[in-house]
Amino acid sequence: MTIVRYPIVEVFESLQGEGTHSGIGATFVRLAGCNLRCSWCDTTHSFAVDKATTYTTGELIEAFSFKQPLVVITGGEPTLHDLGPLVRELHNRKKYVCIETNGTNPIPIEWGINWITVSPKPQSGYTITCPADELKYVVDDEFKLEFIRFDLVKQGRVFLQIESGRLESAKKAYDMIIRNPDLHLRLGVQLHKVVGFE
Ligand SMILES: C[S@@+](CC[C@H](N)C(=O)[O-])C[C@H]1O[C@@H](n2cnc3c(N)ncnc32)[C@H](O)[C@@H]1O
Ligand SMILES: Nc1nc2[nH]cc(C(=O)O)c2c(=O)[nH]1
Ligand code: SF4
Ligand SMILES: [Mg+2]
Repeated sequence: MTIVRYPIVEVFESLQGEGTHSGIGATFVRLAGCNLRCSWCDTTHSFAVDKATTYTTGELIEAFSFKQPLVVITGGEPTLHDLGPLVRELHNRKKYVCIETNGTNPIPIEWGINWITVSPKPQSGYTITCPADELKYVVDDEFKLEFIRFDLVKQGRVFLQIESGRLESAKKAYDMIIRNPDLHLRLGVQLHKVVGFE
């Protein structure tokens, strides 16, 4: 059996700044590489796989302490990598494992991820090919309510996330929520950008 090596951009501790678990202490694992190029992506530094240092699961666990209750696997697009071995080891350490994905790849049930955040993208026609616990749409100028897949998640688990630093996006999201009370939409604010942490 081949041992999986993960191209790592960064591993850091912070508070989960987005979605349902906002405010909880987390270790973030940011993997390199992405299959999309969103015009407003705030993480373009994560695209280059060749520049990233690769770690096996064992090396990752040894190099970083994973003290926080949550682990958020993100990127880049983390579903481009076989996450099974990493998630298994994090479960051995009693971690609650979350993933941030653009939804364009399947997520094998065997990986056993505890919480799947899908943020569908205009570049992929808002395709969703994996299960989702919450949906997080970035409200850009093109975003419309018709794009939202309410059928995939429980009521109250759709976030309209403000495109960072854009007041027009905040206003548009606010209006959509207030004008559509039956949809149980939630505003998504990137806590870390407001407060100024990683
Ligand atoms: C950088 S992405 C990495 C994970 C995955 N590739 C994805 O897009 O979901 C993490 C989260 O940041 C969001 N995001 C990226 N750029 C943003 C921006 N300028 N404003 C608000 N959210 C943004 C994405 O939609 C996603 O929910
Ligand atoms: N604090 C903090 N919370 C986050 N939640 C999702 C993030 C991401 O980039 O995927 C992120 C991030 O970059 N920082
Ligand atoms: S899918 Fe995620 S990481 Fe990739 S470009 Fe879009 S926001 Fe950035
Ligand atoms: Mg981020």
